[in-house]
Amino acid sequence: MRAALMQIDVHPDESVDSRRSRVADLVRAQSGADLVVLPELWPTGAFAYDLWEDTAEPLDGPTATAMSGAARDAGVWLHAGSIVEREATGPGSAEGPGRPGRMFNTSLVFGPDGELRRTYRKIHRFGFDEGEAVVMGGGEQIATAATAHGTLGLATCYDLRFPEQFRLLVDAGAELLVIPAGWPARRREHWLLLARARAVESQAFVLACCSAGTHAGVEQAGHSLVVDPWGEVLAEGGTDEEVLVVDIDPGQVAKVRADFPVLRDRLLGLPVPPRR
Ligand SMILES: NC(=O)CCC(=O)C(=O)O
Repeated sequence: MRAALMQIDVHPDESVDSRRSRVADLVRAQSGADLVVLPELWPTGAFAYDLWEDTAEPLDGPTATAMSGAARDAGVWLHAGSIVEREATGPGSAEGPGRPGRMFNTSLVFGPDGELRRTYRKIHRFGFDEGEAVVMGGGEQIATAATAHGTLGLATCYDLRFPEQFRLLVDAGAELLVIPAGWPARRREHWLLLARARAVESQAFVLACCSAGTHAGVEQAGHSLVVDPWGEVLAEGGTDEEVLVVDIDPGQVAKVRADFPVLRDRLLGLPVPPRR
């Protein structure tokens, strides 16, 4: 299968509307690919907290609509990165009717027919006591997406630091771990190391797609990468906007897991000792 990771430059001088239509055209241009991947929160920027309240959108909002059309026109599976989702509210909602719903950092996966097949609300919110950690709600469920090319395991940016989430994804059948990100350049070495670690420990492909450029004063890491289930880096981007096109064999996952069956040796069900 052919994967195309689109390392979008999220530049503050470009409006959300014009970036949305530019990215839709870029997705359309990937019609030879099987799976296209976009970064985390590319419409606004993963650190542009000030924009989120005004640009939050529902799951049938302008970004989802544009990405659905682009996936259908290109005939590709599209992991459209993530958007600031505004939760729908209604008479039964916790927020109450007429009140704005909570915001989530939500990933969207579309099929080649343009249908929204899976959503994933980021579980681990970044910022400690600021930014996303305060402003966004947290997801409560891991998510996988069955595609014609294998099962995707969905995780977003900061999730990459939490191996226990990836263990759950492996147990749920994930073969291709797809990780959109807005990771800062300052911690690029962590990004590269953790992406390889997740591939090796999961014996799965990692497709990690970061944004480029600088927004909200935070220089982005770029260096999107594809790692195979043996931990080899098949392709790695630079720091500018680019499309990383990689041919991969999803059958390699089963082969590596059979030839070197470490997942079978996990010590499941051991009692947790009391703290001393
Ligand atoms: N957007 C993010 O989740 C940033 C994560 C990050 O900067 C880090 O883990 O380091």
